[in-house]
Amino acid sequence: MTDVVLDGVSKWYGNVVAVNDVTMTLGPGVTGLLGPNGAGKTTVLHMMAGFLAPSRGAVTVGDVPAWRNPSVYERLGLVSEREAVHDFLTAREFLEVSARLHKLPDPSAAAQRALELVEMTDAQNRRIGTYSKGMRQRTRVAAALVHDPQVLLLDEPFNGMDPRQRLHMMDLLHNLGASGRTILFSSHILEEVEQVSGTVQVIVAGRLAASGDYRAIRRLMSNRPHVFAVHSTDDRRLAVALIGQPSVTGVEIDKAGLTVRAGDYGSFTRALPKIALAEGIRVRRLLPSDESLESVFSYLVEA
Ligand SMILES: Nc1ncnc2c1ncn2[C@@H]1O[C@H](COP(=O)(O)OP(=O)(O)OP(=O)(O)O)[C@@H](O)[C@H]1O
Repeated sequence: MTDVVLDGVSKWYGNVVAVNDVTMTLGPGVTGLLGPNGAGKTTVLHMMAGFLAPSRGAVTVGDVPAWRNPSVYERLGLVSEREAVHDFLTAREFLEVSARLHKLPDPSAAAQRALELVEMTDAQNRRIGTYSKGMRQRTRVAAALVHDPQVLLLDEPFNGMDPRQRLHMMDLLHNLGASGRTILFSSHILEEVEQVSGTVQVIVAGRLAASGDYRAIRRLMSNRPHVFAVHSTDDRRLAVALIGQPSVTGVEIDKAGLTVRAGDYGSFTRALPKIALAEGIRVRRLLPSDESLESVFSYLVEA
């Protein structure tokens, strides 16, 4: 079992603070590192992989510092976000080269084992240039697994994949986590994290905004205040009826129509149809107007 631990870690590039006093522990299983673009996810992964030194604090992998520590490279694999793979090689050749770079005693056996793990044995003798995006990505995952590391870090592994390829990759991560490895993948898409991992670390503007069980964080997100645009057959009368509702914290009418602020999503969306029915008003449209990921993240940071 290999834990990855960040203890009071900050990283700055000149004046830019990319990671700000982050403490987290990753254990076996799959964890999602969720955050909007520029939040500091790549910087966190690169510090864990020993590619970057923290400016402050400590990053350890299995109790030893990650930075400049060759023993960490033996225990850890990184699938970076953008990385060229040589199109003229076959997956088999690429894997054997990767195994030799790790100075493994039997590169051929290691390549075979890694290709089996990602289910790429059938296509292993075709050139990588002929592969789909999903197959290329699986080949890169295999290369990161060739030395059988306990820890696997993946930076935005689902980017550019179609739904079927995504499902395949999700399955793969799930199986790797179930085998006792410590898996961390970054994403800026909530649903991706929801489907793959029960544990999530949310990072916003370099800070850890939330951490722990996905469902608890999801609840926190859906319990936050919501703003809705409502169009009905009688907005003015609906506004009067809504203001008396405990789930409603504010109503506003202007030229654009009726805007309602609600304390939480569930109780408002349940109450609205009943009120409209009782008043004889038809609701034509109900649109959440603050659903951007950024607004969800900034709510978490303020919470
Ligand atoms: N080498 C660098 N020099 C200066 N600033 C940097 C450098 N690398 C990253 N940054 C800055 O640090 C912050 C965090 O970047 P990082 O790439 O870690 O975020 P991210 O969450 O991975 O974003 P993305 O998903 O867009 O890659 C950003 O403001 C970025 O501009």
